[in-house]
Amino acid sequence: MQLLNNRSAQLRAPGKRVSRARVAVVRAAKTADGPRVAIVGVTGAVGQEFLTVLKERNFPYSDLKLLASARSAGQKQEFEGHTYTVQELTENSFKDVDIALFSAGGSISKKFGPVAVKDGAIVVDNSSAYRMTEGVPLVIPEVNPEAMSHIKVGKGGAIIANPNCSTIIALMAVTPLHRLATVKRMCVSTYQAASGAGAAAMEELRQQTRDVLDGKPAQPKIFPLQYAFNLFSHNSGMDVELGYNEEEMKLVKETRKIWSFPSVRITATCVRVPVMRAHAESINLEFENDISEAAALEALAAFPGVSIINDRQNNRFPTPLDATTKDNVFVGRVRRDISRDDNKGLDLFVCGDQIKKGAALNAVQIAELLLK
Ligand SMILES: NC(=O)C1=CN([C@@H]2O[C@H](COP(=O)(O)OP(=O)(O)OC[C@H]3O[C@@H](n4cnc5c(N)ncnc54)[C@H](OP(=O)(O)O)[C@@H]3O)[C@@H](O)[C@H]2O)C=CC1
Ligand SMILES: N[C@@H](CC(=O)OP(=O)(O)O)C(=O)O
Repeated sequence: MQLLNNRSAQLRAPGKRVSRARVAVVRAAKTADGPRVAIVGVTGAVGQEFLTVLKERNFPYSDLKLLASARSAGQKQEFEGHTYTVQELTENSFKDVDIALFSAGGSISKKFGPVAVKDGAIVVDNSSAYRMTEGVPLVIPEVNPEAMSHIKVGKGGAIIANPNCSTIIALMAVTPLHRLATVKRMCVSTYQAASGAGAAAMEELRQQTRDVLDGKPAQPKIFPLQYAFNLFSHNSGMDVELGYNEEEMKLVKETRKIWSFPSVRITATCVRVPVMRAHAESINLEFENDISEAAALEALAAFPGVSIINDRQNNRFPTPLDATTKDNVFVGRVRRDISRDDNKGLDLFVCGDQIKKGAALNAVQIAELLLK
C-alpha cells in the first residue's frame, strides 16, 4: 500500500484563494491483501457515491459486496472492470466482510449494524442511529481521528459513526479557527441541497423544475411543499416545545461530541433550498480569544480539505456549484463581526458537497484510517 500526499485538490476559480489539501490517500484498489468491503444501500445516492469515492481514492479491497433491499436484488453494477450483482441485505450478509459501509437509513443500521459487528465487521455508519451512543466514535478524519485510534481491521467488530452532513461541512471550516481562538458560541444558518433527502428528492427537484417551467403544477411527493423555485424549513422532525428540528439539534449535539466540548453554545436554523447536491452554511462565531481575519485565513488555508474563495473585489465567494463533486469544503466571506466592539467575532460562508465530504468521502476516509 502506498501513501500519497494529495496536493492537487485546489480550486482554480477566478479571484483569490487558495489552500492545499493534505489528505493522505491510500493507493491500491482490488488487491488480494485488501479488506473485504460491503456497501449497504449501494443503489442510493450515497451508496453510488461510495463507489465513486472508492475508485477515486484507489481504496484497497479484496472483495466487494453490494447490498440493498429485495427491490434491487439482481441488479448488475459495473465497477473497475468487474460486474457485480446487487444482493438483498440479510442477517447472513456479513459473514465474510471486514468493513461495511452503511448508508440505508437509521432503521437498517439499527437492525443490521449489530449483526455485522457480531460477525467481526467494522461498520462505518452514515445514519444517525449510533452517533450519540456512548462508546461509538463520531469522526471527521481531519478533526478527531484519535477518537477511533483503537479500532483497526482484523481486531474485531465495531461501529464508527459518520457525522451529519451539515455538521461535517461546518466543522471542516470552524475547527481550525476553534483550535486558534476557542469557539464560545456558534450560530449557523444552512441552505441544504436535495441530495440530503436521497435520490428520490433529487429527482423531485428535476421533475418539479421541468413541470413549473412547462406551466404545469408542481407535484410534491417527497417534501410536503413545492420545492422548485422555493425554499422551506428543513423537513426533519420538529420539537414543538423547543422550536428546533432534528437537523438543527444534530449540529448542536454532534459538534459537542466531535470536539469533546459539551459546553460550547450553538444555535442553528436549517433550510432546504432547491440546489442539487452541495450544502451552504452561513456561520457566525464568538471566540474566547481575539482572532483577526488574517489569522483566520491563514489557519483555514493550512487545514487539510479546505479551499478558500474570498475575493471581495470581485464579489466572488463559495457557491454550491464550486463545491459540487469536489472533495474539499470551500470557505469565504471571512470577516470580523462588526456587531461586536472587540476582535472576538467572525463570520464565514461555507459550501460542501453533501454526498461527498458530507457523507461518502468522510466515511471512506474513516475506512482508510482503519487500515493504517
Ligand atoms: N452525513 C451523512 O452521513 C449522511 C447520511 N445519510 C444516510 O444515508 C442514508 C441513505 O441516504 P441516500 O443514499 O441519500 O438515500 P437513498 O434514498 O438515495 O437510498 C437509500 C438506500 O437504502 C437502501 N434500502 C432501503 N431500504 C432497505 C432495506 N430494507 N434493506 C436494504 N437496503 C435498503 C435502498 O435500496 P433500494 O434501492 O433497494 O430501495 C438504497 O440503496 C440516509 O437515510 C441517511 O441515514 C445520507 C446523507 C448524508
Ligand atoms: N442532513 C441530511 C439528511 C441526512 O441524511 O441526515 P442524517 O445523516 O443526519 O440522517 C439533509 O440534508 O437533510
